[in-house]
Amino acid sequence: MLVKHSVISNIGRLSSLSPSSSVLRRQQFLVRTLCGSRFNPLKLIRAMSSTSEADAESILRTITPSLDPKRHKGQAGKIAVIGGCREYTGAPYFAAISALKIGADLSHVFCTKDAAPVIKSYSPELIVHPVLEESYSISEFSEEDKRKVQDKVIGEVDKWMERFDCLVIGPGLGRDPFLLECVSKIMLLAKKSNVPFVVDGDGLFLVTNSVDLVKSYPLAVLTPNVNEYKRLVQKVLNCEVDEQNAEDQLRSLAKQIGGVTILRKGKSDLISNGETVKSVSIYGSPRRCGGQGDILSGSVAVFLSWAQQLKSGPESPSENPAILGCIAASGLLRKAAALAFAKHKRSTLTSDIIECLGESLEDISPAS
Ligand SMILES: NC(=O)C1=CN([C@@H]2O[C@H](COP(=O)(O)OP(=O)(O)OC[C@H]3O[C@@H](n4cnc5c(N)ncnc54)[C@H](OP(=O)(O)O)[C@@H]3O)[C@@H](O)[C@H]2O)[C@@H](O)CC1
Ligand SMILES: Nc1ncnc2c1ncn2[C@@H]1O[C@H](COP(=O)(O)OP(=O)(O)OP(=O)(O)O)[C@@H](O)[C@H]1O
Ligand SMILES: [Mg+2]
Repeated sequence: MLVKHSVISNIGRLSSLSPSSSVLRRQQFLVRTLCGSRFNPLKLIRAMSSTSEADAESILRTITPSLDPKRHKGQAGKIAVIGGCREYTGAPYFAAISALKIGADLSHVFCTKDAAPVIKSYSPELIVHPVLEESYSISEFSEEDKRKVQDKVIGEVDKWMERFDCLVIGPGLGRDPFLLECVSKIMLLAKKSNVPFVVDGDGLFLVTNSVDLVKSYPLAVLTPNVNEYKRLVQKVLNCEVDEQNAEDQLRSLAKQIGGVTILRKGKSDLISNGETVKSVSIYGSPRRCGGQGDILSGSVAVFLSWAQQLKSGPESPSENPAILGCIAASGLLRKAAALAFAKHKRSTLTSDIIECLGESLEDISPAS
């Protein structure tokens, strides 16, 4: 019994190492020798590594601020989404409205001129800035005039930048080269002002092709889906996604990008900043309708801001605010998705999940 306990505790330590290491092979040999051939050390290692499952509900309770009458508008969060173009108007709306539904005070959207009236028509709650430009609208311009347009776009965002607690860059942004060049300048501005940002959707397309834009910025969070993650791994680690060593690979990827936080979306959401790896596997919904990732990116922005506020107070949590924000957002989205699915089954849509965000958070952290 004692021997088995010591073997298990060694495997616990080993589960944070690369399973291909010679130390691990030696340890597997030891386990087989001590515990018999039917004992499967790899199964045990997997079970041990599941201890990285985060307690999302308790984190949600810790970082959600109380509704204090002494607080004024803006103190619960001012979020801005950079996204929305001719093709995609739903994604920036989902991200921005989710931020409000969770409890942020103000939610802005910076999108192209075509997308703005559409997004405004979805909701009067959002503050929509029609400032981004795509190549087609300036195709006749000289290089100098194009530069002027770019300066104007950057100026429009810059005058707001310091007021934001967090940006969400990418939902429904599209892949127009002129627009993406402007957005890369917006990222530089955010870094200069120390404003955290969540990069999602087409923002990840941009970042994958220019990793330096986020490298070593500790306030950057990347939220890749399956395709976006594959592209990041190929570009940064120069290899394919390895499902057998998912946690180690995610840790390496985050480390290689200088300690940014990555939330890898999937059956379980995996979160790492190159040091720790946490998972959130609360049962969500079997519906995979588009837009759920947009809810997540808007939610990460709010929870990250709240965790950041807590960090400057007396009850500062030891864990990094970006990691806490990702865990909280993932846990809440999954709970809301489960609730929406219970009500709507096969016809569950992203807007149904958004309607369940408030009830799900209330269940975990009641307003009064
Ligand atoms: N209601 C809405 O408004 C919603 C809008 N959404 C918004 O949609 C955008 C794309 O996000 P997504 O999640 O569809 O991207 P993803 O899974 O990587 O790609 C799937 C496949 O499509 C392809 N592909 C994509 N874009 C392409 C392009 N411009 N041109 C050519 N190919 C392109 C891609 O090909 P690949 O990149 O692998 O070459 C892959 O095969 C993003 O802005 C998101 O926020 C969503 O949030 C959902 C709700
Ligand atoms: N197979 C799955 N089982 C359960 N939940 C999942 C699964 N895949 C994704 N999710 C959940 O759905 C959320 C959105 O992830 P998804 O991979 O759909 O993002 P996305 O493709 O970026 O979405 P979007 O359509 O908004 O762009 C994640 O937080 C995750 O919790
Ligand atoms: Mg997405």
